[in-house]
Amino acid sequence: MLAIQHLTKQFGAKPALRNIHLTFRPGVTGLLGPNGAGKSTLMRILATIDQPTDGGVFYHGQNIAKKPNVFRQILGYLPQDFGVYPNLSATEFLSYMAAMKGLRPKDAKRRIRELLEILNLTHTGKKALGGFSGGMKQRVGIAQALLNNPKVLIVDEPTVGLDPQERIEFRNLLVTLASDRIIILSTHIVSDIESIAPQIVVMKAGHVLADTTPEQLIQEAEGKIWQAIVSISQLPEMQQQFLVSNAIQRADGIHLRLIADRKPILGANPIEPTLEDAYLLKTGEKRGGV
Ligand SMILES: Nc1ncnc2c1ncn2[C@@H]1O[C@H](COP(=O)(O)OP(=O)(O)OP(=O)(O)O)[C@@H](O)[C@H]1O
Repeated sequence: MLAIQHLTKQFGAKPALRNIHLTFRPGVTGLLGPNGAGKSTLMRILATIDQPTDGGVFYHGQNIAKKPNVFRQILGYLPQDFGVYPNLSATEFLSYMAAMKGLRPKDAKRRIRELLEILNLTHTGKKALGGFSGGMKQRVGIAQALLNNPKVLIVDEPTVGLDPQERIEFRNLLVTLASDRIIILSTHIVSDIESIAPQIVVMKAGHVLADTTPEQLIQEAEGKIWQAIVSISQLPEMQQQFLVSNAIQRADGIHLRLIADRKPILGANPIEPTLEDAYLLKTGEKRGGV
């Protein structure tokens, strides 16, 4: 079990994380929040790259900052800005990373072969990484994070730059990896985690706004999501007054999904909330537009 207690991080006078408490168990946890919420800061502390100002992270009761090298043995980390050496092949790059992580050459060779297979990279093992697509590079990134078969896997905004098909493949991959390890995935895209994360943590401005299940988050939004059809001239006013979860141009006008405690306008009908609606309600973030 991995537990975060009283975690605070200040950059100068500016708080990036404010007294965070969280517990993670095996399976995927989705860390959702708008830009600047503190997700990457939290992940960097979990990955022992950064130190908290106050509080700490405890793995089976041990403060990971006290013996970071011990925790790193069971940790895999894919940072947001993961870069590869363009002239190396996947096998060369992974061998290099394995050496950095202290794997014995014989074990590294076996593990790299396994990972190239699992990540569907065997046929590209000898090609230079510079020619890889975003999705293939991301799979190499995951492979390096899995070299030591980690018990805790931290992936920071892993789907940035992936096309829709690659996103789906990446999600499926995480599901297969999650059976016996803690996976913490940060994103600001709800669909990245909707179908794979039984635990969802919503953050904003350094605070945890929710630590819950997708079902519970959706339930909290019931009765607050409305559908309405408006003209294009009414749209700016709607966006100013209400949170607009979605706006689609159709022949009969703009079809809006609105978030409001009460019926927002005449003719609006209540509809079932989605996780995206529930997330927007929690964070108060405005989205929409045609
Ligand atoms: N090294 C740093 N020095 C100063 N301020 C920082 C530093 N790193 C992060 N911050 C600030 O801390 C806050 C949280 O940033 P963080 O990158 O953790 O958010 P995030 O949720 O990951 O957002 P994004 O999705 O944009 O990466 C922001 O206000 C950011 O400007």
